[in-house]
Amino acid sequence: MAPEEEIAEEEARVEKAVERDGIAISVRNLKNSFGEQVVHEGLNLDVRKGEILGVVGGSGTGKSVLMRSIIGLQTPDEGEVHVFGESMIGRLDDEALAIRKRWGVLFQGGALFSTLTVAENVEVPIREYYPNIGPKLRDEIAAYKIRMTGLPAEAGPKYPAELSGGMKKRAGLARALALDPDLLFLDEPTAGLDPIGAAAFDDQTRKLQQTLGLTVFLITHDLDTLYSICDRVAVLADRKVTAVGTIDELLATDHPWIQEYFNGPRGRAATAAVAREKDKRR
Ligand SMILES: Nc1ncnc2c1ncn2[C@@H]1O[C@H](COP(=O)(O)OP(=O)(O)OP(=O)(O)O)[C@@H](O)[C@H]1O
Repeated sequence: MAPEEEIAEEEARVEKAVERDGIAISVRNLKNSFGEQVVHEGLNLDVRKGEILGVVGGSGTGKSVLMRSIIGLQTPDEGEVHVFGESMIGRLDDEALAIRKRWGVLFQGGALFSTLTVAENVEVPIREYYPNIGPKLRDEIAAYKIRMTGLPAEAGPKYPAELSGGMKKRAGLARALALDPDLLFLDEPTAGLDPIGAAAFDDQTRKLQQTLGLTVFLITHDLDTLYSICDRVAVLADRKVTAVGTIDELLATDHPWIQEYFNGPRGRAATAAVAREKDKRR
């Protein structure tokens, strides 16, 4: 079989698997290294359509590098990444464009352009991907996205320096939602927020995920976020995804890091808090 035919056959096979299994992101045999440092090796992960997948792991285990590999900001040494059945590796920019429009990203710290207002920040992807949309409609879309994230309309003309940490995150979220994505990447969205602000942000994420039918890839160190809104959790350790499942499923494994993380004092406090919330709702 000619190499192009083999590639076409592999693509068709993955597409069928995506349809059959409802997989939004499939990562196979991923390897990433920086010089001598091997960050990932033989890493596999499936993210199901419509789930919030929490991604956890010790500092430096490569959570952000994994996200960057999926969204094409990091070219892996080896491996395959498919998003909605489309291979993302080695794709030319304009080939990957159609898929790129289907996701939004909230980078660590919000990554807003400091010289642009909140509304202008939200308009950046619209200008980039839909240059034919005129200024009036662009403004309307930006205003709608800003409100969707729970920010007041008055936040639109403000500059990032004039916003609180929580407002900056919401502004970044509004920008991530600008193109009506199917897939949302959130890199430590609640880092640096006070517990009330973090819980409010989690609620907003869940609400948006449910109303918009989003698939969410969520990197976090926040146990409360994992317990309260994640459907499943993937654990990065030893250069791989060592375990993936619900928190109960993870607790049934005997991996020392997982046990220490979820069964340590903070993990137990988060479990107790979730149980209290459930009781309140009954
Ligand atoms: N561009 C780069 N050049 C060299 N090394 C890098 C680069 N990007 C990441 N690394 C290294 O890869 C490793 C994984 O980084 P990454 O940011 O993915 O970790 P992380 O799990 O997200 O950590 P944290 O929880 O602290 O944010 C780190 O040791 C980091 O120094």
